[in-house]
Amino acid sequence: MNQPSFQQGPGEKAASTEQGAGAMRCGLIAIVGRPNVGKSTLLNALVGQKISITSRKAQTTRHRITGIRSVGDTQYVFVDTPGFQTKHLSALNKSLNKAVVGTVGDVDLVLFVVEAGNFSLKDAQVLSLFEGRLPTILVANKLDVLHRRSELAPWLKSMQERHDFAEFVPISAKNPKDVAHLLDVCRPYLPEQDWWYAEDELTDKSERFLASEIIREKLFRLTGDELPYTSTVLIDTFTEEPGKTANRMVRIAASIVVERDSHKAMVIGERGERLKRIGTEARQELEKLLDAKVFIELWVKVRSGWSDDASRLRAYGYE
Ligand SMILES: Nc1nc2c(ncn2[C@@H]2O[C@H](COP(=O)(O)OP(=O)(O)OP(=O)(O)O)[C@@H](O)[C@H]2O)c(=O)[nH]1
Repeated sequence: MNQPSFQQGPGEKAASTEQGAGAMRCGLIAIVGRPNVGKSTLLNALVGQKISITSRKAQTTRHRITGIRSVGDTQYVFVDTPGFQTKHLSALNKSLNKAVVGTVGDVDLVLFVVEAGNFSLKDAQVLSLFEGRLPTILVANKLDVLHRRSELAPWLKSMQERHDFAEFVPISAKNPKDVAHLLDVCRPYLPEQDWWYAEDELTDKSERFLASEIIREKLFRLTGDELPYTSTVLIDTFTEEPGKTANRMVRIAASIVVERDSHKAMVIGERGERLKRIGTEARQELEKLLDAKVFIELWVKVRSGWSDDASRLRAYGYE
């Protein structure tokens, strides 16, 4: 195994055996890691800001957001996974874990994201899911908040001993140069083949799904760590109405499903302030994303114990 470096392995090989100039590359990349290491931030940065959803293909697997980035001759198709859950093993968590394994199984490359200088038991648990099966790049994120830079090299070395990583890429997902570098490092791992998507496509998720993910993201961000991960968002109706002007108009009714009355109160907040903010922030983001005027109606429902009930899970769209 080589010394940890920013560029090694297939990166070098591809440079020296470069034939077939002009060949297109396209492949699937899974972004994997324990909660809060920066996977979503990284995905957004990798995919870039230009949002245009041109495909309305329905997707059945709830946990596969694919962001697409096309640069030069290469199309990177990213698969995000839900935060890998290790706290409780309820039926829901088992199903989520299965989704992680399912996602990782059919990709060309895994980006295993950790916090630079940090490797906990939870990171190890995630890593053990795809041990040795696929080329895996260690993305040591949040480099900007690493206090002692001198400890990075010994830490990378210890990571190298832990797993046969294909590359080691210390980055800050918030630094565009680092993100561009990571794309370059990923490129040689993607097979030479035609692109699957049009150049301007960023995601093949249905808009309905995106709406639920965005509301969910606001829900968890605005409730902090207080709200259990078992809470979910269901889109009750998603209707497009003919607008009076040329603009699209989308009306969304969604239910936030929580397990307890106390969680419901937490989501609603004092005088409904928090729920209002979740709705407002989700609406603003969706208006940009869908290029439409958006109306959102949010309800909070209590479904006690739903995350442990396998048949209910199926009804909610989990496997
Ligand atoms: N300083 C710094 N903060 C970062 C960086 N990347 C992500 N963060 C922050 O880390 C927090 C978690 O980031 P997320 O992208 O939500 O993490 P995640 O891995 O998707 O989390 P889950 O959805 O819980 O699995 C957020 O507050 C981000 O702003 C980074 O490079 N530097």
